[in-house]
Amino acid sequence: MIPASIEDFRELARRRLPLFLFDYIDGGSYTETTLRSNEADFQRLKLRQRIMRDVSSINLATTLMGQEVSMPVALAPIGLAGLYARRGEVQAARAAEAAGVPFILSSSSCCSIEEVTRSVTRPVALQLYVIRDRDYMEDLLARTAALGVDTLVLTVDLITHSPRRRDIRSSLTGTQGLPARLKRGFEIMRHPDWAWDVGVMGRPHTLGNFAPRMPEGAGLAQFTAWVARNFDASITWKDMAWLRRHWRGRIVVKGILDAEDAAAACDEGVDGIIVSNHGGRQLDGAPSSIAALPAVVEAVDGRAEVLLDSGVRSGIDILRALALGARGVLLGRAWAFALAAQKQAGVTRMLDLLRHELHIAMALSGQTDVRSVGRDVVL
Ligand SMILES: Cc1cc2nc3c(=O)[nH]c(=O)nc-3n(C[C@H](O)[C@H](O)[C@H](O)COP(=O)(O)O)c2cc1C
Ligand SMILES: CC(C)CC(=O)C(=O)O
Repeated sequence: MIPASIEDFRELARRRLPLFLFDYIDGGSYTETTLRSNEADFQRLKLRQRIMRDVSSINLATTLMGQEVSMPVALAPIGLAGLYARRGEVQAARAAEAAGVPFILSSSSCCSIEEVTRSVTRPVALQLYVIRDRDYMEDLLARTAALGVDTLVLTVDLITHSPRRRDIRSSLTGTQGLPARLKRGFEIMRHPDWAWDVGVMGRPHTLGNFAPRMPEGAGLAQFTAWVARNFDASITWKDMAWLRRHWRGRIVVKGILDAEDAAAACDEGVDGIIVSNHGGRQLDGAPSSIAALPAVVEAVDGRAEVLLDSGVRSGIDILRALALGARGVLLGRAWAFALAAQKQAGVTRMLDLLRHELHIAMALSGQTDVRSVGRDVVL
C-alpha cells in the first residue's frame, strides 16, 4: 500500500509492529473518550470555501519556538521511539531536519540527547519529565545545555501515569509473569521484520537520557513501572524557580488545557504553551485540545506562543488549529506510525503529505500565508 493518509501509516504500522507495541502507541486512557474526541472535534469544524482570491503563491513558512520552519509543524516528543524502528529518534530527527521542522526529543527516548544532537545540524529541543532525583535532573539539564540545545519542553500533564486498558490487557503494564512474557515473545516472533530491525540490530535499546537511573537492558514493562515510581507528582509552579536556576534557555510548557493554567504559565514568563491532553492518554473525560484552544488563546493574549497537539491527522486539521489561534501544531502518533511503518523515509513521506494537504487547504479556503490565517476561515 502506498500511504495516502495518516490512517494508512497507522495501518502499515499495525502490520509491522507486535500488537502490544502498536496498542501502546495507538491507545489512550480508560474508555478512550478523549482520544476519540481529539479527532472527532477537528472533523466537526467546518471550513469556509473561498474563491477568486489569487492563491497562486502561498507561504507556509513561519517561526516556532524561535526556529525558522518550512511549515507550522513540529514533531512531538514520543517516548521509546527507538522501539518502533532501530535508533528511531535519530531517524525521525533527520527526517524533521530535511523537512525544515523542529524535532522535540522525549526525555524517555531510547537514543540519548547526545546521540540525536550529533546526528543532525538543526537544533533539537528536549522534552522534560521531572523525576524525583533532582541531582540527576540537574545533570541532564547541564548535559543538554552543553550540547547547545536552547529549548526545553516541560511536560506537566504526566505527573503520574494514567491507566491505559490496552496496556494492562497486553501486560505491558501490570502483571509480568511467565504467560505475559510468552505472549509477548509470540507476538515478536510473528513480526520478524521488526524483531530483526529493533530486537537484534537495534540493541542496545536502553533509555538514553534516563539510562544511568534504569536497570541494565530494561524493556518497556520495566520502564513503565519505573515511571510510576520515579515521576515527581509534587511539582507546582514554585518549582519553576528551581528550573530557571538550572536552565537559562527557552521554556515551553506542554499539557495545558485550562485557561487559568495558561494564564498562570504566562505569569511565570514561559515562552510557549502547548495545548495538549497528551493525545488522550492522561485524563479521560478532558476536552479535546481543539475545543480547549480558543479559551487558552484568549487567556494568553499574546504573552506566549501557543501551539497545539492531540488529534492532528491532516493538513486540513493544521489549518483548523491555525484558524482557532495556534501558531503551529505538534504531530504525535502521525510520526510514530510513519516511523514504525517505513522508518525515516516514512516520516519524510508523512511530512510531505501533510505539507501538500495544508497547501491545498489554504488555497481552497482562500488563504495565502499561514501567519495571517484567522478565525474567519472556520464557519
Ligand atoms: C506512544 C506515545 C509516546 C509519547 N511519549 C511522550 C513523551 O515521552 N513525552 C511527552 O511529553 N509526550 C509524549 N506523548 C504525547 C505526545 O507528545 C503528544 O502530546 C500526543 O501524541 C499528541 O497527540 P496525537 O498522537 O493525537 O498527535 C506520547 C504520545 C504517544 C502516542
Ligand atoms: C514513557 C511514557 C511516560 C511516555 C508517554 O508520555 C506516554 O506513553 O504517553
